[in-house]
Amino acid sequence: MSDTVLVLNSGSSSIKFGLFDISAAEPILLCKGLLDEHEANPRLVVKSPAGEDLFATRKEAPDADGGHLFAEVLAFIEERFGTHSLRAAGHRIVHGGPDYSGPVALTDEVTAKLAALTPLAPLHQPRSLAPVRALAAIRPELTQIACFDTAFHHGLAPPARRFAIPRRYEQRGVRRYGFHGLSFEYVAGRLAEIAPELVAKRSVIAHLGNGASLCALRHGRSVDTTMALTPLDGLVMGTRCGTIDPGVLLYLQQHEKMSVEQVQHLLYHESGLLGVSGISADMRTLLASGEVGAREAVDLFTFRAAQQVAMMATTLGGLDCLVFTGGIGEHAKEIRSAICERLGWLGVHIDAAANDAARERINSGGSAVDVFAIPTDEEMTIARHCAALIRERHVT
Ligand SMILES: Nc1ncnc2c1ncn2[C@@H]1O[C@H](COP(=O)(O)OP(=O)(O)O)[C@@H](O)[C@H]1O
Ligand SMILES: CC(=O)OP(=O)(O)O
Ligand SMILES: [Mg+2]
Repeated sequence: MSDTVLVLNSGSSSIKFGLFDISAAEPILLCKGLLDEHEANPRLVVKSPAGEDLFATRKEAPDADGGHLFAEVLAFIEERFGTHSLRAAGHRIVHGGPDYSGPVALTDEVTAKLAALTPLAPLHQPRSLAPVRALAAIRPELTQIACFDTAFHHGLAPPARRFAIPRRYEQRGVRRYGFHGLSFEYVAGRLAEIAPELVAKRSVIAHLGNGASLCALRHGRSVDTTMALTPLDGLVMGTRCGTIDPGVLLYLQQHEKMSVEQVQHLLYHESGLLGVSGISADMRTLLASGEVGAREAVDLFTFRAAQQVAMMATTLGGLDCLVFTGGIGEHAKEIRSAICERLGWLGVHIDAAANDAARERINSGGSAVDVFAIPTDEEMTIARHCAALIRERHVT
């Protein structure tokens, strides 16, 4: 009987999942899907690795305790892959705080510790932990494993990880943690396969999705990143502001008389592409729109992204390689070319035909910097970590 793990990736807009066979050295995807408990009509879609529809269901109303779609996923897995044995569920948990530098089995104590980090990732942490609780309720015997967005950046050192505030706050954990680590880890691994000669060089990976951040890497390790204590810092995002003068927050509270909750909502849910365009948080909608607001929002997005690539290049002492990934980075050729155009002075030049065709390598022959578009796979990173933990420590 083969062993499997069920991987759940709770992002800011939906829950993706994948079932992996972990019997071999490298996990093999058996099926994948989307689980949306948060809409008025919760839905579940399961596809084959090639993308063919296997199963879909839609409910009339959200479930009060939010668990029924998970029960349907487990029932589907049992019916379709009954010959496999489900060893664990692996979860993407956005914030691991100062304590977790790698995956960990989820006990009640660990889950409570992670829930206490909610103020540092209010958009994500509750959504990451909801599936843990839902699965624990319907399958208390199932081992659950947390894999953290922050873990890949655990080795960040000062000055990159330090804020210029009194040192006592740093001792209490107020510092740069960084996120999207499961994506950066996957893409760094792919890059090492595609261009092993670049591993020792100065690389920046741009994860541009609904949330967006940059990671500066050397020898496959994160040495700087644009997100910080929370996933609010850095790039302009779908609904998040990215880097902002902290005085704006004081002004909103003191002069606009906004509460802490109102400021939090403004910065996480109403800002970014949505706030600037007044139209949408979705890059596809903005690129298709002829409105001035849409054009200005896209322009701010690419301007800030290019500025911060240069910032990461400063940490690295130069730039040899730039990789685009995430929903926008993989699919929006206009965004890749606009960012690269602003980085021409750093020696970044792309080949228009390669960029239009979204080939893996998109730099022109004369470019000083190697440029790639590489699809990410956070679920695969989680499956690998779960398989390793199960093998090494016999956690199930
Ligand atoms: N073909 C496309 N062209 C432009 N943008 C795209 C395309 N496909 C997806 N996107 C954008 O990718 C973003 C979502 O990225 P994704 O990485 O899937 O998000 P999440 O952070 O929820 O995982 C959205 O802004 C969406 O508009
Ligand atoms: C950390 C983060 O921003 O994640 P996502 O892109 O899934 O919202
Ligand atoms: Mg994502």
